Amino acid sequence: MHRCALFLTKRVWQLRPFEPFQSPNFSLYSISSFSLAILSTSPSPFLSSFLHSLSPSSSMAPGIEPLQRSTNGGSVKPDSHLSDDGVSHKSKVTVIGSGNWGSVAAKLIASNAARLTSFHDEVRMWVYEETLPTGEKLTDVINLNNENVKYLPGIKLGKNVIADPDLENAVKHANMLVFVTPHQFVEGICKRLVGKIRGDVEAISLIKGMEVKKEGPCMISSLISQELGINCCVLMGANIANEIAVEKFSEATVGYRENMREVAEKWVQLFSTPYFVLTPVQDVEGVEMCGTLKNVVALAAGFVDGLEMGNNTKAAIMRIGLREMRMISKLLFSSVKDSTFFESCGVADLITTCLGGRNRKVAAAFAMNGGKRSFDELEAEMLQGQKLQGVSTAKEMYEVLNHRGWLELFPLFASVHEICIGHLSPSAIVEYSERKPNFSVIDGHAQ
Ligand SMILES: NC(=O)c1ccc[n+]([C@@H]2O[C@H](COP(=O)([O-])OP(=O)(O)OC[C@H]3O[C@@H](n4cnc5c(N)ncnc54)[C@H](O)[C@@H]3O)[C@@H](O)[C@H]2O)c1
Ligand SMILES: O=P(O)(O)OC[C@H](O)CO
Repeated sequence: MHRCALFLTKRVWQLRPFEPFQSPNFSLYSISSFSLAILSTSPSPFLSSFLHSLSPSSSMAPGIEPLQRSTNGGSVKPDSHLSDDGVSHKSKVTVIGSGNWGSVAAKLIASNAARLTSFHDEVRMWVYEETLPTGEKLTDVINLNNENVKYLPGIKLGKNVIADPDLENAVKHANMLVFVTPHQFVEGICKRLVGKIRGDVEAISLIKGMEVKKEGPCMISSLISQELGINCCVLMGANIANEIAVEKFSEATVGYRENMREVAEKWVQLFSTPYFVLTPVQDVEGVEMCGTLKNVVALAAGFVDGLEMGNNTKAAIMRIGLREMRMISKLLFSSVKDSTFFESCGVADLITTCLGGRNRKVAAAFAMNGGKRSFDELEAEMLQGQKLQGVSTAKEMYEVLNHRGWLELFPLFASVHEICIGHLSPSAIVEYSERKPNFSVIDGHAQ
């Protein structure tokens, strides 16, 4: 019998009774009471600067404040953020990460930090230091040319972006931390930050990925919250970094927890530009699951492209993938809202990633090579230091689904991992007839 058919038959026989809510960790990541505590104990500077910034000129986009002209003709921000004792209450931002998206995030933030009175002009960007082929340090080159020549060549970041290879130094004055590294490095970074950050820090994660602990899946925003004891919003969306870098119109979604709307608005203000429009939604897990899981579907779309299966097949894979994304998200986190899947972080990110993302591109090359060249090899060759998130996320999700006895219910997610590790051929991505899940999920309940 064909190897794949053998596999499928085995799968059917392994079907187990469905026990969706038996895991003890459903409430593990619910930190709304913790968030409330942060809000009520946050020192007043953060909130006062935020309230101040809520009164922009009505003719301008929200949060965009007018620049004043200096005597030498340059533009300066009015300095109205001194308290009675003359201490500045401006928010200070550090970006932790300097890859392709990290550099674009720094550019967006720098343009607003330079204009808005509620933020310090200077934006620190922590750089995982490396030596370029020229023998120069990446950090030195960024600070000299105002350009990340390795991860975002040709784009000026803004003169107020300061690259810093010293993580502790980069964060020590910041009260707004933007996490934007590949997900596999976050835990190590958080451990290095324990005890090194200010007491009034707010965080946001732009990272699309997850960790799997023995207790179950741990989203990156939860990891950051748990390791550092801070509130963490998320920002996800249809955001291919190179397109935003050249200021093509895009949207994104900011996910926040209950009672954290004001904090979310502050993040929206920090990132918003006329070409980058953000919508806040109260659904951290929904937003983050969308951003994380779509990378697995993008691999499936890449296999379809690599095998030249055509547009209808690709659309089918995207539809099935979106359906599995929604089911998985709602089963793991019962608070996830259906409406979140219609925001930029949901269907829009799925579309853009399946059309033009790095996961799609490398998966297409993997399929074209018949699965004979590994993802690690192709990633190194095709992305020159940039990292895929989909292959590790597929593995992590497989572990979660297997642990709960749910593999049969999510054939596309299960197949993607098995193709990535060479247990199935890339063409198995469309072998669905025997693998159709026999249940539907309505409002988080399996039927
Ligand atoms: N690039 C995009 O278009 C895009 C868009 C939206 C979201 N994202 C997400 O943003 C996150 C970051 O992606 P990116 O595109 O900025 O990164 P990237 O893949 O372009 O770059 C990899 C980064 O990892 C760093 N790095 C390598 N080894 C490291 C280590 N041991 N410790 C710490 N850092 C190390 C490199 O210096 C580099 O900055 C990912 O989760 C990704 O899914 C990316
Ligand atoms: O290039 P990818 O596949 O990592 O995807 C990039 C972004 O997540 C698209 O929103």
